[in-house]
Amino acid sequence: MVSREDALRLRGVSKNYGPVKALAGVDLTVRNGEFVVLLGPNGAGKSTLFQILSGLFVPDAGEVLVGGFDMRRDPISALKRLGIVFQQSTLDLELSVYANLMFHARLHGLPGSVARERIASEMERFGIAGLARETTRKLSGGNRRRVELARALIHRPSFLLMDEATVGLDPPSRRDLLAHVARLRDEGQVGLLWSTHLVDEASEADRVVVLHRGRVLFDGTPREMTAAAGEAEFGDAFMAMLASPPEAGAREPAGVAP
Ligand SMILES: Nc1ncnc2c1ncn2[C@@H]1O[C@H](COP(=O)(O)OP(=O)(O)OP(=O)(O)O)[C@@H](O)[C@H]1O
Repeated sequence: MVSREDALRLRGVSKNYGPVKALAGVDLTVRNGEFVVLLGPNGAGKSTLFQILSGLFVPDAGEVLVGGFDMRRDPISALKRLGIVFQQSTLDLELSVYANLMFHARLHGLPGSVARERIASEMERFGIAGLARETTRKLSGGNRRRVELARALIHRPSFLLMDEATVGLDPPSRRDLLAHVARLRDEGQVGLLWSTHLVDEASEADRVVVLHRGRVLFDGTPREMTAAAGEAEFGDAFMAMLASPPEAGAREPAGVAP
């Protein structure tokens, strides 16, 4: 049964580094079963946002709820509901695939029988069951990403954050990873936020959020974004939006309930 709870809800999130406004009142919602792509050029504030989402930074203002739990008031419950695939691989390359997954399951306090059952089902889901005993170093980049995705889901998060997860992958592996993520979305158990600067990766998304200089410039479907920018192609719409960003408040976020 799909929960009606938002997987992620940000309201008015701000963060300054001295005089630099890295995030200036960011509102963002990802619902269960929703695949949202976050697009932003360098310096947009994505790293700052992800450090806040992963509990490394506390925002100067605003509210962050993961699976309905407030990151400030109840960080343990919020972080339990968070899965992350980092831009840089964090697998232990000397361990087997199975040992990497079991380590994560143990960190989350899963009992052995539950851990074994979940590891088996996640490896099956991502087509890596035959690699369980393989040393992780021997895996291709695409298979390492599948292991990381499996690992991020073992503790059954309600929100999955994927930070530039296709960096370093060849085009077939990128497509494969995106297809897995689209299937996860279709299963409706988790809300996904996929950060990228590659506009073609937004085509499968339910919504696109454009972050620029710490502000959300656009929030809506890829089709709505193309139409709003008056362009024929999505990539051109993104470039046009960055070239002449709308004034704060001038553009109503589309496709999102207040
Ligand atoms: N520790 C810091 N001290 C001062 N300014 C910072 C610091 N970290 C980030 N900034 C500034 O805050 C803004 C947002 O940076 P952030 O790294 O979050 O953006 P980003 O979208 O992740 O960019 P990139 O893709 O280049 O990493 C930028 O103007 C950046 O220069």
